[in-house]
Amino acid sequence: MFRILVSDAISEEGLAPLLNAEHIEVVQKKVSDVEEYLDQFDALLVRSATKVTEELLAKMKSLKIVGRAGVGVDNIDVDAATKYGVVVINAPDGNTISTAEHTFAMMAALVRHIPQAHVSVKSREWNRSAFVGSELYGKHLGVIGFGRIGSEVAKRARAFGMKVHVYDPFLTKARAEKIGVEPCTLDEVLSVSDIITVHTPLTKETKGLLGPKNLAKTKKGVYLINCARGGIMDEQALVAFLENGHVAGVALDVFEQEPPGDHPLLAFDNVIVTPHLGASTVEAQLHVATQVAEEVLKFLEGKPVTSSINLPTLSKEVYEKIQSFYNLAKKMGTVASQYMVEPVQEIAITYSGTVADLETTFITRSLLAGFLKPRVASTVNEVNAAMIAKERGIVFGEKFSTNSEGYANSIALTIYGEKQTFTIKGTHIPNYGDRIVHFNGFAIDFAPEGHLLYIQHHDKPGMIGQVGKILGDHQVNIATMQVGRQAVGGKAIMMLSLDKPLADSIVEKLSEVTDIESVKKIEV
Ligand SMILES: NC(=O)C1=CN([C@@H]2O[C@H](COP(=O)(O)OP(=O)(O)OC[C@H]3O[C@@H](n4cnc5c(N)ncnc54)[C@H](O)[C@@H]3O)[C@@H](O)[C@H]2O)C=CC1
Ligand SMILES: O=C(O)CCC(=O)C(=O)O
Repeated sequence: MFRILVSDAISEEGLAPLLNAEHIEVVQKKVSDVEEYLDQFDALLVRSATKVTEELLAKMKSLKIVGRAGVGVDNIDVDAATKYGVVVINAPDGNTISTAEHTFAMMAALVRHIPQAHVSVKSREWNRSAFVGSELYGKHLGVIGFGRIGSEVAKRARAFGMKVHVYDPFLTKARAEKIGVEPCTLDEVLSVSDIITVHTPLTKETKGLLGPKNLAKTKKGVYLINCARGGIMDEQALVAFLENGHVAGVALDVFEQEPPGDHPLLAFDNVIVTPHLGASTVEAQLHVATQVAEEVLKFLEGKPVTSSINLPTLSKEVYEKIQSFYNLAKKMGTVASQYMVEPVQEIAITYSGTVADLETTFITRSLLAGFLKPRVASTVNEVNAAMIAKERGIVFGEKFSTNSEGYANSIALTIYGEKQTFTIKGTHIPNYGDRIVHFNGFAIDFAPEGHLLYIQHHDKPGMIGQVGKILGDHQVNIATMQVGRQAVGGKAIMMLSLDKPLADSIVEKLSEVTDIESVKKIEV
């Protein structure tokens, strides 16, 4: 049974996939109403009201996924979520059309003074000359940020006969050509546009993008629209440029602080505002809720999600192809970590054969998660494994080879520790399972599963008997035993699979046997 907290107002109809699932309990309450049992939720669904802070994440100890029913994740501390191994997903395109339409509604309202005229008529005035506007037709529209919403706004602008100028440093030539726009520099957009609308995320680079310096580059009489995020337009600079008459009008759906309180911008007649309504349509709310509910359900059922912010995104088809290697890699990481009980500096991974052609990023993360799990107290999984490895000074890298030395596929690791270097190679055999085929320089063949016991010894008659006797004396049953040696009479290893975990006292007894060099328990 999974428990999901829906802490903001999210379309009930959109939540249907979760509400109808048998193994899921959905609790629709504010965080403050469930303080005492925050640690019992597996998933958290929010819009923008709930602030998913590090403090909240620390309290939600069972949390596995946060779903944002919308685009912007600035109310979620994604780094902290990554640190806690919590997947963050959003609904990237469910509200695109609504927000593009809202932007257009704001544009028309702004240049035709509709809100002001509305208030005037409602006040029983009839002042037609006070509200003379301008046409959109033939005007130059600057679109800053040409992603989903920016490009939908541009389409509508063209239908209105506007000339569209686009600035987006990440817009590829191919995409620009496909949509039929000519990308410009920021300065070009600023200097040529009669109306400028922003559609970027709020980042270090976009914060204050329309500040005093760039506003000074705009045409006198420019109209500005922000239906993206408060702060992309510097609010103090807007006040200054409205006061000096350079900016003819501003339309804002978003503010640096929401609600904005008694903000000086609200005092201007030529500033029109809405309370973050871009996505507030029945359709958008149904789409984003459905998208996020379906993704959360998939995730809780162990299927890949496609709209993750902090995990590599995987399609179902890719996931199905990598799943076996993903499992093998995790087991190999777990085995290697318990063998190398010492600080590790580097993990070099070589993917060979069929696995080398797959999306290995996810496989590598799985391997790292398996490796780190026995070493770290906190949750470690594919979400945070790379981050934790980095924090611990473990460098990792992937290599690809066409030479899989007789195996259809293989994953080989070389792990560089402070005292030793360890190698391990595994392969996945369809309809048979995972096998470790090289271990610490020995050719061997065992399944990386269950309670394993590794013994390194000198190759002498009677060694197997001595080990068997000690285990038998302690009622430990051996399920399987694989042996390997480098040369007759040289170094040799045994890998035993036991029916139950081994007590440390038995490990000590085995270590005392003459000609046994080392004994290690490995739990997979
Ligand atoms: N008012 C509302 O209710 C809503 C607001 N939004 C906001 O609208 C904004 C855009 O959303 P989408 O189009 O869905 O996002 P998107 O990710 O599809 O597009 C963002 C675009 O901004 C571009 N960009 C990034 N840094 C830039 C920079 N320094 N200068 C210029 N362009 C830059 C990116 O290359 C990308 O093409 C986001 O801030 C989102 O949070 C989204 C939905 C509803
Ligand atoms: O209405 C909402 O949930 C806010 C939508 C929004 O700003 C977004 O999706 O980024």
